[in-house]
Amino acid sequence: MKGVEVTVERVSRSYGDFKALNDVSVKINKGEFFSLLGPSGCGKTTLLRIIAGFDYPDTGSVAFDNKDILPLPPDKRQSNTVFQTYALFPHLTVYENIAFPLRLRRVDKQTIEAKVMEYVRLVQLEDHVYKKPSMLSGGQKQRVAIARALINEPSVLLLDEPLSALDAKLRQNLLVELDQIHDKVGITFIYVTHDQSEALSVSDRIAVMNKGKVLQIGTPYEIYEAPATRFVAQFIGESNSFPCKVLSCEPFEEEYLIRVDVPALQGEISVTDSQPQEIGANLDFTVRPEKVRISTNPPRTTAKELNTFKGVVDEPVYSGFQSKFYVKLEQAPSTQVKVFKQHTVFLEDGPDIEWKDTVYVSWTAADGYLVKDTDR
Ligand SMILES: Nc1ncnc2c1ncn2[C@@H]1O[C@H](COP(=O)(O)OP(=O)(O)OP(=O)(O)O)[C@@H](O)[C@H]1O
Repeated sequence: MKGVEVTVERVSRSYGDFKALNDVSVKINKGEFFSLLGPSGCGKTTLLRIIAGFDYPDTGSVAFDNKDILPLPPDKRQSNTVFQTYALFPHLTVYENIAFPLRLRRVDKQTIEAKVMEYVRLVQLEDHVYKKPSMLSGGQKQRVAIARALINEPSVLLLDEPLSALDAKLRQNLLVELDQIHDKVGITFIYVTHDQSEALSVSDRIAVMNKGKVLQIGTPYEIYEAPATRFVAQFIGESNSFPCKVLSCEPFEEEYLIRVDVPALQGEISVTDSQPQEIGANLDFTVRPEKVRISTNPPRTTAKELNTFKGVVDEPVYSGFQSKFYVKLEQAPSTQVKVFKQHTVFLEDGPDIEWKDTVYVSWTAADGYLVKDTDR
């Protein structure tokens, strides 16, 4: 495996009284595609700049393969950065832009030519080699920047929101290409983004950040299916989240079946969890909208692992491949439960559900989860 292991330990960085990074620790594996994900201002770029050597932490350490890199200037760190704003030389061609780092190192002409063409092929710019940046699309410019950042064969590529200046469709295409480039070069990628769908689709692992802290590190599946805190549950994907209080907790099929009181639902529900929960604990209950079933007839089973609420469709929203329904509950009219229904499944399920229909929303105890409300 190429690349290096990047270890960030207990890093803090303040600007005046403001803590941009607060005791951040992250270990990024060799060759991993690792994303720093969080809302604007959470400290992602500050952390990337510290790894790159453009900024310095007040406390803490950063190591590549266990070697302290903080004393080293950016150009001695085996890392290279791709910025949001391509930062190309406008007067140079694609070829000359990509060749630039090699010319700085006085590499011989023949080697330069072979390497530039290798990287031109990697980013699929064969037809644009002699164009100037002003003749390229945004996506093509960013590919030049990626090739230029890779040509010196760094061990870590740092990407600071590289796709954010592009339109949605192009972003998606370039993201797939970036993933393929990562597979081919095999080095460590650290990717900063505020876009959760980007991070979920390409990362080996993700660190979710908020207010200068890392809240959770995990695979996309872990982050989505088992968010550690209320913030993570709400920031990644969409969710129905309500504060709740634990009423009982009993062993159930190698897990625990937990009854909780949910004031917003004016009722009690069941949740299964691999961890026991303390009676009386105040937690947050979350269920993803795609895990909630919606039907005009009551569900056939009344098992206590199934949570069912009667309500009225307050707002159906058609969005192409799926519909969203906001269901106002009969027993708690100020609460809406959000439901996503894919149309392929929906059509098999029977008649269309429309505005003002009386419906039943239900989910199993295994579909919901409890999180500690540590963000509030
Ligand atoms: N040089 C600086 N001086 C003062 N405050 C700064 C400086 N650099 C960053 N900050 C502040 O630190 C916080 C974190 O900034 P950072 O750029 O790391 O956030 P981010 O998560 O990358 O956000 P964005 O997605 O908007 O770039 C922000 O509130 C920002 O205003």
